[in-house]
Amino acid sequence: MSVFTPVSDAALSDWLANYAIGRLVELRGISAGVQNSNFFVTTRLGRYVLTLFETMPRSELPFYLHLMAHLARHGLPVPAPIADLDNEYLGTLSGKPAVLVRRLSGASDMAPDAARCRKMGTMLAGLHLAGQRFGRRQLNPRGAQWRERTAEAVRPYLVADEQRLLDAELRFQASIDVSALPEGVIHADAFRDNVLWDEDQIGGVIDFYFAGNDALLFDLAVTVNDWCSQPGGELNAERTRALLRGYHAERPLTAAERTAWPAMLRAAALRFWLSRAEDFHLPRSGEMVLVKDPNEYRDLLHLRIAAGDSLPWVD
Ligand SMILES: Nc1ncnc2c1ncn2[C@@H]1O[C@H](COP(=O)(O)OP(=O)(O)O)[C@@H](O)[C@H]1O
Ligand SMILES: N[C@@H](CCOP(=O)(O)O)C(=O)O
Repeated sequence: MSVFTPVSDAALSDWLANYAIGRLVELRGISAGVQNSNFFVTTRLGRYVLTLFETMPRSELPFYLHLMAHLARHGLPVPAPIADLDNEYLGTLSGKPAVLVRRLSGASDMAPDAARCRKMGTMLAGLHLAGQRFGRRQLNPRGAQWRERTAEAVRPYLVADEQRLLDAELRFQASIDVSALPEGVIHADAFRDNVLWDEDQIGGVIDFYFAGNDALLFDLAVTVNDWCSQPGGELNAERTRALLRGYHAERPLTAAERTAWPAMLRAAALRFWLSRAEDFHLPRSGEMVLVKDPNEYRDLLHLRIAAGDSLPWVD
């Protein structure tokens, strides 16, 4: 359940008086997602999603909202934020920073075929290309520094084998030179449940609240680990190649990216092992957290290490 902070019809109606989208018709809590309180809002003029930010610092929010506005302006199906009559995206509702965004159509597909993986590759490249001209910069909030900090926090809760795996992987990742990799704004959490399909088109890419500047290849690795892993965790070669080809056709991958691919798949697996382990062992108090299985990503990391260089690539 993702409604941590309730919003009444009366409070929302008052709030909407400062918007141009018409009176409130319906307000409904959304029972998915784990970070923020989300509601479907219907007004006389359209359908929207209201998000109340539960934990993110207000000062970081303009980066995400302006990024979504920027990407939407470039024709990508991302939730464009709605400005109020004072021309502000970010307001305050029930004491929390709040934003209204456009509601996008479609539903997630948790078993995408190769054709859909290819479309996702095309979409990710589009996000990266449009992101190159985004005027703001904010480091990936779950990048290298966060990795070190979080590893230190969760290490005491891991068993000896896991600690060895973690220590060795941190050393390995610290030895990788990422300076030759193309950089830009990445979504950083483009999992299957954050992409909505409308017939066979992508109707929406949502949940930009982990976005930041980092290696573009890292985003591709996050996406491939989620979209293209088989039930045992190994990569499905057909779907991986399809996703990479869709991407490569729009933003050609470089030789440096080819070299770094196995290490990036490992970095992406480590990132989600760590965040899930943190949610599991150190849940934030008072928050209703849907904890995802950390072992899934620990095991994925083992598999990517064991695969060495023999991982599917675009060729
Ligand atoms: N702009 C949107 N258009 C359509 N559905 C949305 C939109 N934003 C969120 N949703 C729905 O709300 C759910 C939770 O949103 P999400 O951003 O994943 O929450 P959280 O930030 O808490 O993880 C999504 O799974 C999706 O069904
Ligand atoms: N994709 C992450 C969890 C992030 O949660 P979201 O609901 O904000 O997408 C994972 O699988 O660990």
